[in-house]
Amino acid sequence: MAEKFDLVIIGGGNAGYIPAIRASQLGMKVALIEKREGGHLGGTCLNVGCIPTKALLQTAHLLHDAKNGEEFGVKTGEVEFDYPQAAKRREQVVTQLRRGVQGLMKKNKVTVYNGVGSFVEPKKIKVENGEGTEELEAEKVLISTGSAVNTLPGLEFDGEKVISSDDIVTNNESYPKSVIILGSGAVGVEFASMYKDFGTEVTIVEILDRLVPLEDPEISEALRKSFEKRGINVMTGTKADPESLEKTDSGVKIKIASADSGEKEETKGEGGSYGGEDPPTGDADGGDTIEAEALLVAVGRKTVTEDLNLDVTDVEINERGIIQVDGYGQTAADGIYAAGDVVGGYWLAHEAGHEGIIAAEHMAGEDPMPMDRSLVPRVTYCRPEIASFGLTKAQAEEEGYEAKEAKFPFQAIGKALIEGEPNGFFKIVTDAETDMILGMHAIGPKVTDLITEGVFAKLVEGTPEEIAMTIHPHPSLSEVVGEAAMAAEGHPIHF
Ligand SMILES: Cc1cc2nc3c(=O)[nH]c(=O)nc-3n(C[C@H](O)[C@H](O)[C@H](O)COP(=O)(O)OP(=O)(O)OC[C@H]3O[C@@H](n4cnc5c(N)ncnc54)[C@H](O)[C@@H]3O)c2cc1C
Ligand SMILES: NC(=O)c1ccc[n+]([C@@H]2O[C@H](COP(=O)([O-])OP(=O)(O)OC[C@H]3O[C@@H](n4cnc5c(N)ncnc54)[C@H](O)[C@@H]3O)[C@@H](O)[C@H]2O)c1
Repeated sequence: MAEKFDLVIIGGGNAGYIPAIRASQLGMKVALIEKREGGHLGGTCLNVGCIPTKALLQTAHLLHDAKNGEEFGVKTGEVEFDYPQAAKRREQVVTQLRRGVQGLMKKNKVTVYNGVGSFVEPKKIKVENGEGTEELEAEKVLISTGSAVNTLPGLEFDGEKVISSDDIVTNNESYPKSVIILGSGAVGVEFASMYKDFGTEVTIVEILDRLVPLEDPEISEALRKSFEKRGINVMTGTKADPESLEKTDSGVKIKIASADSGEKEETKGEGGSYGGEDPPTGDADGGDTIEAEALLVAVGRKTVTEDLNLDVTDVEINERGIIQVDGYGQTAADGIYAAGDVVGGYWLAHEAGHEGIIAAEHMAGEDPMPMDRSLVPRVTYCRPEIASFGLTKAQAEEEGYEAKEAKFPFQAIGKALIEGEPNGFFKIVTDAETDMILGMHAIGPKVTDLITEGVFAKLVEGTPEEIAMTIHPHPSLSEVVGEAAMAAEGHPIHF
């Protein structure tokens, strides 16, 4: 007999385990199915994404600080980098958090199944693993099967010379001494920053005309300046020709050319920050050849839906593999919801968890606020960090707003000087007519933390005037938010 649940969730990442907790809090009997080897919950983020990446970036940060301590009066002698130890610590952090999530499932009485989940019927789910098959009956189903690494035809991952983010965060032995990074989205620039601090020679090849092309153009420019100052070789408006890839004894060689030359052709990329739009690519006719020990392909990810047997349901999925949902995560099939990377958007962990909570509350009969992507903070942990939400001035104008923007530099913030990171800025975009906040865009120290104040202000329909009235502690980096708000009101104090 199939065991009955109020909710069966397929996929144990942020969009799965977080709503499992919320649904249980709301009195639902919940099953969570995860196929990852070892049954590890936490999905991409905990196992091969946010957490291991940031653990390695923390090592990179410390290494940079240790090498540059003299300016602060700290002499360390010759600084040595022990990569296997950094990898060990990365793994310890991941293991501890995995245990934490398992503990939370137990505490919230969520029944966890290790295996591949698929639909037998719209409300009947099969779990298959090496030991056999079980069937579960569900009142409601949440699909949260997430995304996986993706590449271009001709650049198949081999784990050594042509690598993905998964390969980097699971390598316990070594790292390349030179690397070509294809793509300058979050994955590309975070690993570029990390590798540079590790002492690797880094070349970024980005097909569009600027780094982090989805951010405010001034952020792209500030990042380019900073990266070039650090000795990272930045090649924007440049394409690499996958067909020209040559694996040599020491690594890879690939031909590059201006992105304007040659025929444009479609990539197989299914989303990433493009949310379904195709980034352009093409052959590099003529052009130079560049070489390195490894080629990191960071051109976006693809959704994971292939095991689900969605054909027996009315769930609609677009040609990019994105499941179509409304603001509460409801698919076209009655009682079947979806959340996280699999429904598109910005493909971020906190967005995934939030969408999952909305879905859980909605199916439990609560009245949650529907998903509003203009309130999703986008955060990139390269050095300098980048954070933003909502619209840029140009995007706001395209949407018909009479937009204005105000900017305040970290250079005039005492704490930024104290921390030795005086570059970057915090920008606020507002509607000139109503003073409504439309977006914020920042590059500089700890902006991934600072952005939350702006998101909260927008959530409660606050204005720059109210942020300016908020007393910010001194000296603190948060003063940049207060000053940017005063600048939006026309009266910054320290600049
Ligand atoms: C290198 C890297 C760094 C990142 N850093 C950040 C960051 O700093 N901040 C941030 O916000 N985001 C970051 N992200 C993005 C973030 O990891 C994802 O947005 C987030 O993991 C999405 O959560 P999800 O639950 O939708 O999907 P996933 O985390 O992909 O989880 C889906 C889970 O479903 C399982 N699954 C799939 N199919 C089945 C099936 N049929 N049966 C059972 N189980 C199944 C998978 O094994 C997986 O565990 C990063 C991503 C990468 C690759
Ligand atoms: N800190 C974070 O929040 C974080 C970190 C890592 C990943 N992520 C998420 O993971 C997802 C995947 O990230 P990503 O960086 O792989 O993808 P992305 O879609 O964000 O960026 C891909 C980049 O590759 C470029 N590109 C595409 N085809 C190319 C080609 N043929 N040659 C050269 N450049 C090419 C694109 O123009 C784009 O700039 C993102 O949606 C992101 O939100 C988030």
